[in-house]
Amino acid sequence: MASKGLLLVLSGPSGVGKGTVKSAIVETKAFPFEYSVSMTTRKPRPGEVDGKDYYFVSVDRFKEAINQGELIEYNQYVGNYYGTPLAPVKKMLSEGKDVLLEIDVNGAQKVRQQMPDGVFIFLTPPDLHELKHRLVHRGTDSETVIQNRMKQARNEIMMMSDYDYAVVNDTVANAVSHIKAIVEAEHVSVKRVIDSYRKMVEED
Ligand SMILES: Nc1ncnc2c1ncn2[C@@H]1O[C@H](COP(=O)(O)OP(=O)(O)OP(=O)(O)O)[C@@H](O)[C@H]1O
Ligand SMILES: Nc1nc2c(ncn2[C@@H]2O[C@H](COP(=O)(O)O)[C@@H](O)[C@H]2O)c(=O)[nH]1
Repeated sequence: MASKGLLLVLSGPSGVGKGTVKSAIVETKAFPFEYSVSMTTRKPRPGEVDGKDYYFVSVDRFKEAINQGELIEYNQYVGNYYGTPLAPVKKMLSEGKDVLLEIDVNGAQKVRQQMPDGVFIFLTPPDLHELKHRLVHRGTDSETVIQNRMKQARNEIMMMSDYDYAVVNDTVANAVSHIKAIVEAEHVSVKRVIDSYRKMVEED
């Protein structure tokens, strides 16, 4: 029975390990999903690839995307724009593929308003000290940017209450295994399965 894919929204403070956990899901083949590549005006970090990690664009191009209604949501975060292109997400879901969005909490709130059937997962650090350690250890941001990201993190953690699930990223393996369990359970949730049966009964 063909049904729409699941929209999986993974968010949490910068540096908690969203990207690391996403890569581990791919490497361990924990479950299949398509990744929604965001658009950003941030400059690429060493090793980041345009079209794979992000679509790296100018501020003018980003504003054009906003005006043309190309984005499900967008947000300004620590001086740069970030947004989720709508068309690829809609296409992949209609093809029955699960789609993963890795976005900040403000973006997740906006997606929730438009796509309430999504599965919203908040990835949380064991504690704030460890979060700062991860941001510093990653070595990609200046001291000022790290301070701004930590300031944002305190507000973001309080927004966990808007999510369906909270997963502690203590070890990457634990986080992957919890997210896998959530996705498997969501696939057989009555809320989701009943839609397919409704269609079947209507067409009978
Ligand atoms: N469970 C973990 N234990 C220890 N270190 C971790 C863990 N998960 C991720 N890290 C490390 O924390 C740092 C931040 O991880 P990552 O870049 O994946 O975070 P992020 O949430 O995607 O950040 P951003 O939102 O800024 O893109 C990296 O150096 C990564 O190796
Ligand atoms: N609202 C959105 N937030 C996004 C999107 N893509 C990424 N992000 C989040 O931005 C911060 C910073 O990311 P970084 O790559 O510069 O470290 C982080 O929390 C991301 O999850 C998006 O499309 N919309």
